[in-house]
Amino acid sequence: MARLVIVSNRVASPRERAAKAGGLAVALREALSQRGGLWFGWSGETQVDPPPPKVFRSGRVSYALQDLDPEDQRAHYAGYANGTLWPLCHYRLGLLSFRRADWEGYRRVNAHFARSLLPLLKPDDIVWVHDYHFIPLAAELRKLGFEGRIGYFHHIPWPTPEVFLSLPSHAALVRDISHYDLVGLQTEDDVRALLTYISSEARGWIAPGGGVGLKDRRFRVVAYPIGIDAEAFVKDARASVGKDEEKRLKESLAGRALAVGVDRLDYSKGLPSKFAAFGDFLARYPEHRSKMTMMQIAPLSRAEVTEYQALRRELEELAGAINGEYAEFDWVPLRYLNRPFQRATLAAIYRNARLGIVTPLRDGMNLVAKEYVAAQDPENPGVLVLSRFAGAADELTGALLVNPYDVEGMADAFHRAFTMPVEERRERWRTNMDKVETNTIHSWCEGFLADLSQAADHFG
Ligand SMILES: O=P(O)(O)OC[C@H]1O[C@H](O[C@H]2O[C@H](CO)[C@@H](O)[C@H](O)[C@H]2O)[C@H](O)[C@@H](O)[C@@H]1O
Ligand SMILES: O=c1ccn([C@@H]2O[C@H](COP(=O)(O)OP(=O)(O)O)[C@@H](O)[C@H]2O)c(=O)[nH]1
Repeated sequence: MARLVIVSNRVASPRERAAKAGGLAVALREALSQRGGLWFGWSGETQVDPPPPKVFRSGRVSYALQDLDPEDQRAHYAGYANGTLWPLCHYRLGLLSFRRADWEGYRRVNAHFARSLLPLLKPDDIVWVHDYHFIPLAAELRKLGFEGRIGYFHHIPWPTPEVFLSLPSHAALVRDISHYDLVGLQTEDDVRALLTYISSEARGWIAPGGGVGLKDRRFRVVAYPIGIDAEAFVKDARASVGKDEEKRLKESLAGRALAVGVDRLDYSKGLPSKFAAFGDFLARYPEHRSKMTMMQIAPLSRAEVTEYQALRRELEELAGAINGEYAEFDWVPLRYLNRPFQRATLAAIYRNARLGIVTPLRDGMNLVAKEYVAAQDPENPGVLVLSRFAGAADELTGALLVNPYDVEGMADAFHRAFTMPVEERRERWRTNMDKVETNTIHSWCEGFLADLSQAADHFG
């Protein structure tokens, strides 16, 4: 079997102890630990004139971690990746900033990564590049002469052509995409959006099964909805029963029901509307006051980007206002935590939560939604309230689907979830769990890699 080489900005290296608050790193760790291979990415460090990557091995996986020049790293990560592409792909044109210097820094980092990766590659390696930080990587590797198979998975939404055309560098980016053999997206809507752009704007042609011809390049664009390691999550959740952490949680709730949200502190996650909906729920359904507690875990993210700093201040104010208005001397309605937790702790919290609230304004997939489902007690499962704009909504049709722009509608859904009879909860949970158990991180990985292995044969 050909060796698998994974490239991603974030690498969950065994040297890092902290909980990883990001679906991509969590998912890739699961994928690579099964099959082994090389994981190449940013070390998290910056220095002027960075040396070649540090390479080390742990179990079946080798790691190669590249330091970056500080100004390049800023332009790449905070600048073009998270200041331009992230808002664009999440349909937030009002937050998009485009600077040529960032675009150039983004390309420099991609060229640098390609130069550092090339000496580590063997001709028959399968290279799998992840996410919007590295769209030009295949083009850079091809320039250096690498002819092997290269796949790309885009973890965030792909916007419709109307939105994508706002990006000044749209044409160059899609030319870059064409240097991959296989392009994976999260949902069929994402695939439709990219293919429509290619046929209508880039004058490419589309064949059945997602085959694409663009100038002299041939590749495929296919949806591979990412999943979780369902079995491991079920095990963690079961194992948490009766343990110290669970006891502490239950004691602190003093018999009250729990609603939980777990999201990076990111404007795509719809946290202000979620808080507003919770406030509206307490205002219009006073019978629930003092009987339930909401816990929002929101680890800090991308704090160097201005919009994230502003969001943090806004949420502190909103949380303070809700607690100021509704708290009793023995009850605080909203517990708001800005630090990350390990998976085992999250599993215990999910299992004890009568309600899981996942209401992003846009999300590529949202693994938290799937983890919440996997952690439930089948006899007495909680209810998932899920944004229709999360990729996960395509599969998790047993959730109460909501429009995150409709604050009152979300509050009504919280009420419905809290008062839902156990039979309906079980039925909805079963529908969701079937999907979570069938489409796992392992089947996602196998599906993508099987198609990538055959990619060269696709056009005969
Ligand atoms: O690396 P950060 O800047 O700290 O951000 C964390 C990750 O956020 C995004 O995750 C996405 O991937 C998930 C798994 O496919 C998906 O469920 C979620 O909807 C996406 O938002 C980002 O795409 C990653 O690159 C980041 O590492
Ligand atoms: O304190 C935390 C918060 C989140 N996560 C994990 O981070 C991932 C978040 O992925 P998701 O797809 O929901 O969103 P993303 O952050 O990637 O946009 C999930 O696996 C969570 O379990 C974690 O390990 N600790």
